[in-house]
Amino acid sequence: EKVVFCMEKSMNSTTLARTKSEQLVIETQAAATQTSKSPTMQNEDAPITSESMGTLSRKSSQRMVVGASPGRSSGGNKNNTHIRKARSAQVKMDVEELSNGAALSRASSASLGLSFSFTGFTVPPDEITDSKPFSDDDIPEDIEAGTCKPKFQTEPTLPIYLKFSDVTYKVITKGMTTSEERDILNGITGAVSPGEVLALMGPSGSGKTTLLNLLGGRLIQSTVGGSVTYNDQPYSKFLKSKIGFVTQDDVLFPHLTVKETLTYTARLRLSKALSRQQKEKRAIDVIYELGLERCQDTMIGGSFVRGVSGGERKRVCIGNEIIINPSLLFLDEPTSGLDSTTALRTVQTLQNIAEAGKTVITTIHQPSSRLFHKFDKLILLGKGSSLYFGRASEAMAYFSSIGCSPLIAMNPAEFLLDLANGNINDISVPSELEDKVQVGNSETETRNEKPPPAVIHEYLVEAYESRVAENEKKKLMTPLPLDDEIKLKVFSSKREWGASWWQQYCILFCRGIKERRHDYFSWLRITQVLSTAIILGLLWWQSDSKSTRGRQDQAGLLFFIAVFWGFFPVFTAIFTFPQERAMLSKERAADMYRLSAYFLARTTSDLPLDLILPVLFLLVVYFMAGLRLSAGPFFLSMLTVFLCIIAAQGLGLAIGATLMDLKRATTLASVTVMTFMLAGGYFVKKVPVFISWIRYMSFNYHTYKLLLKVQYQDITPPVNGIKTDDGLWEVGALVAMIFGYRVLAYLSLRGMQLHRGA
Ligand SMILES: Nc1ncnc2c1ncn2[C@@H]1O[C@H](COP(=O)(O)OP(=O)(O)OP(=O)(O)O)[C@@H](O)[C@H]1O
Repeated sequence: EKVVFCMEKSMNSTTLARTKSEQLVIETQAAATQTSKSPTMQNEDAPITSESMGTLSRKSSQRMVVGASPGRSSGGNKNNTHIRKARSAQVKMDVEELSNGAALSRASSASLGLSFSFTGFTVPPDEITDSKPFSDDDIPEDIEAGTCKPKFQTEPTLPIYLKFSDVTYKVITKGMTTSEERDILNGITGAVSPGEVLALMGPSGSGKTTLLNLLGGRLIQSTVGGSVTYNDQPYSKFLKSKIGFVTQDDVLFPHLTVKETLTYTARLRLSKALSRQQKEKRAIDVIYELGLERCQDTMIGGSFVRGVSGGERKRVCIGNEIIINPSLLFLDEPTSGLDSTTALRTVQTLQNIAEAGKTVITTIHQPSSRLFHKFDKLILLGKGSSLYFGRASEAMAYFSSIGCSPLIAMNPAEFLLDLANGNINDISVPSELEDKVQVGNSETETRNEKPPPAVIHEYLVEAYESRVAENEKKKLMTPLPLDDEIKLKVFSSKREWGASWWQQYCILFCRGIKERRHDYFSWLRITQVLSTAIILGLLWWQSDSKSTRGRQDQAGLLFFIAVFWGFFPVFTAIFTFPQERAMLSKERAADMYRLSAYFLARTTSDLPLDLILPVLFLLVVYFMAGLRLSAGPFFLSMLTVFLCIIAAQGLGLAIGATLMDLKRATTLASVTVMTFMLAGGYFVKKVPVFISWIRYMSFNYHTYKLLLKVQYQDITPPVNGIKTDDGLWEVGALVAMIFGYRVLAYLSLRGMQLHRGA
């Protein structure tokens, strides 16, 4: 009844809506002509500034988008809102024609290769305190009309039409003894154009995230069936820099502030053509666009640090992606965990982004009815199969046409999810389904039950296949309103880095230092090292180095130093890569930087702390224990400890990067460190030949030998039975370990599978 009422209401408004639509057609065509003509105008008439081109483009883009989805509130007053909501079939036909024109216009402006300045909204610094901050509980009334804030305005990007047909995805799940193939997606078809927001809906586990990952090029292509094209071209690495992907989990550095997070992203991801100041300005623009100005200097926070709220964190994740002005934006549940008003505000932002000519695809769990009406297109998934694809506004009418309608007033999203789950409480089903139940029930002799969810699912899949799928597949054949040149631009293997290798290294190094700055002044760690040093100093207080027995005692201290500084760095370094795995996967999938720049920055940004602590340690131990009191031996001992630390770190990095699992990594590291310690030359001197090679792999052994040499180089007989020569061999072995372990770690990271399901 509700659907019928809506349709009637819609038909009553048709005349008005059509008039408006016709006006929009004219406006859009004018805008398209104007935009495509602009270069000629620029050459022949008057010089056109980038600002004026930006304005022209924005105007045309806004007009076009209004045309592309009349239900959208892209401006105007509240009185117009109900008119925009009235969606008659006729209006929609006009709109489809319009969207092609809009895309053509956008495409042509992009293809001109014109440079537009970023004209995002920035509040001047002196207005910051007065500006109305975005607050979850302080939402202006005009949100729905979309007039409360300026639109997110960015320069035009390459328009990307995404089409996918009969997409399938299988995984092989391995049990204890057997492995079985499981279909995750079964033949999904759809398309989304620039200027549109496509929502993927379905119950939990229906395959939304998998489909989103697949469309975003984040699953290994060989495991994917069917076809996915971007401007009629297959996926290419070039697209990585044109795609923004907001993952379901918020992957952010907890100790960076909101502003730092977005600024580093801008500096890494934005084009080399922009200056550092322009990139930083873009970060500020995004902060204002997303209403994050109030918390821009607050730390993101995590499990152990209190930071911004969940909604703000989600918006930072979105900001991290929209900052690059992507042509294609994917979002995995951007509204989960948000209250309905904040969710509405977030979706409004997505609309604004789409209105700027981007293609937006988002999964959504249970949208409110206001939110549902803001999507242009909808795919409803059930157990990996398509139950609906088409205009979101037509979904209710479609299900009613196949005999499924709500019996009471219901949020459309709730109705659709109930159907996809096979739950038909308060939903009427067609008589053929009821017949199936009666046949089934007569066999089991139970009556008056509803059809089981599997039967409903089967019915919905069949209905979709017979009524919608073929039609949609035919529509995919329609040629795109794009030049061949633009189409082919997408298919390029050339990557576009936002910064040079050296810039990437510097940015990542600074980011690493900032993220771990709290570690540098961790009093706990400093206390741990200093208290160990003091205990050692007291135990070996002014030890005797003149007698053989005294030297043997000192050798025990030197061996402990070699073990202590071999043990500590291994166990701190194994955390490095497994802890950052999610971030690394996310950032590498977006081609934010070269792995080598990250690797070097990550491994060197920890060095300052790792080298300050041993200095403190040695200063205490060396003088308390009364080791050789002159500058040479002191600094050589320090250098030896440094070499040991960096070699041990290398081992920790290699183990962590190879296993990428903290439990397994700590187990392997403890066995290795223990073996190296036992083979270190202190506990056992006469080792069987077949195992004696193991000591040469032990950094403890080489460090111990070097420390002995520094203290007793001219003393015979050798202390503790360890002969020392000029020490070059030991230094060479430690240097080889420093590089060897790191190369191993780097290669392991290179081979790391980045994505889930990959
Ligand atoms: N690599 C994989 N190995 C095994 N199972 C997988 C894999 N990828 C996806 N699945 C399974 O496929 C199904 C769909 O998963 P997906 O994450 O896409 O669902 P979803 O609709 O996004 O769910 P939610 O709304 O809960 O996030 C799930 O049952 C999931 O366990």
